[in-house]
Amino acid sequence: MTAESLARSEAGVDAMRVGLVGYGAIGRQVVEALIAGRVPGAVLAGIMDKAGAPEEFAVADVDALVDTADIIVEAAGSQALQEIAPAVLERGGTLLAVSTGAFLRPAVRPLLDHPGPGRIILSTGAIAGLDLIRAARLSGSGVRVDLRTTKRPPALVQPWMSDEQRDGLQQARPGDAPSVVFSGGPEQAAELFPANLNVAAALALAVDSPEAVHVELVADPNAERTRHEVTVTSDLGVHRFVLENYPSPANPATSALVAWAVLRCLADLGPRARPAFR
Ligand SMILES: NC(=O)C1=CN([C@@H]2O[C@H](COP(=O)(O)OP(=O)(O)OC[C@H]3O[C@@H](n4cnc5c(N)ncnc54)[C@H](O)[C@@H]3O)[C@@H](O)[C@H]2O)C=CC1
Ligand SMILES: O=C([O-])CC(=O)C(=O)O
Repeated sequence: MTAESLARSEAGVDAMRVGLVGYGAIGRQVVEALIAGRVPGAVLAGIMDKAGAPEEFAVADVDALVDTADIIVEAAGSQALQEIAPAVLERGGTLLAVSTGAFLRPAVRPLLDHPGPGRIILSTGAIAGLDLIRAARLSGSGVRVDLRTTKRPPALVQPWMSDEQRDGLQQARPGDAPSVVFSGGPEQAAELFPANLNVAAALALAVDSPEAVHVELVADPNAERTRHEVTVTSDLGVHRFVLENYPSPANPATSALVAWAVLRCLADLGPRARPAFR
């Protein structure tokens, strides 16, 4: 009996089989929780990671993963999402995506309206309040969203930065002043900081208008937590959410909350789902 079929028989014949793309900080947390039975009725079916995955779960390509799983979790980055999403949709799979920034790329955004047979679900990731933003958008009032994200400087280093910029972020020490490293729209934010500002893309997709979202990214050497301050202004009110997330111990750029947002979504979709807030 394989590890998957054993887990499946323990979880019940109707168990939801979860395939994973990306066995990094988020992926490992998801795997650990699935194996520990933290999502009733869900089992791990396979893992695809270009850097390798545990032998008993390793799957070579996305086609094989869609064939063995009821839902595919993408936790591998925007480029990986862009590569796998068309195949998942065309083969009738369900894709739960965390790298929401990819959907602001002109080549990827149309996949949100793909006729199927597959479908895409966007993870709420590291933030909250997307339900409220969508309600405000539906009300027809002009919605404006301001995001101010603060992270520890080394988590913000990017390959395109100059040596001076990179050294400045890597060598910042507690007591040094915070600095704004980006101010602008969510599309540019997602391109320049692909593993840092998926939250900006999530806000832009919730409000369905990148122009209505302004993003500021702050490097703060004194930050103990990743902070996302979201201000939503509409005819329904002024709503502020402040999230102070502990970073994942495995990746300081990623909040520990993200894996649990994925697992919560799997629980909502699984065979043992109970009435959920929607
Ligand atoms: N929506 C949200 O709020 C958030 C989204 N994210 C997204 O999640 C992604 C993953 O985050 P972490 O787990 O912290 O990153 P990580 O760097 O720890 O792990 C990524 C894993 O994906 C694998 N990978 C990369 N390209 C691949 C490909 N083409 N095919 C298969 N595997 C591939 C890597 O080998 C690595 O093991 C980030 O790149 C970011 O886009 C991260 C944080 C918050
Ligand atoms: O994990 C977080 O707090 C946010 C993040 O990296 C992203 O939005 O890409």
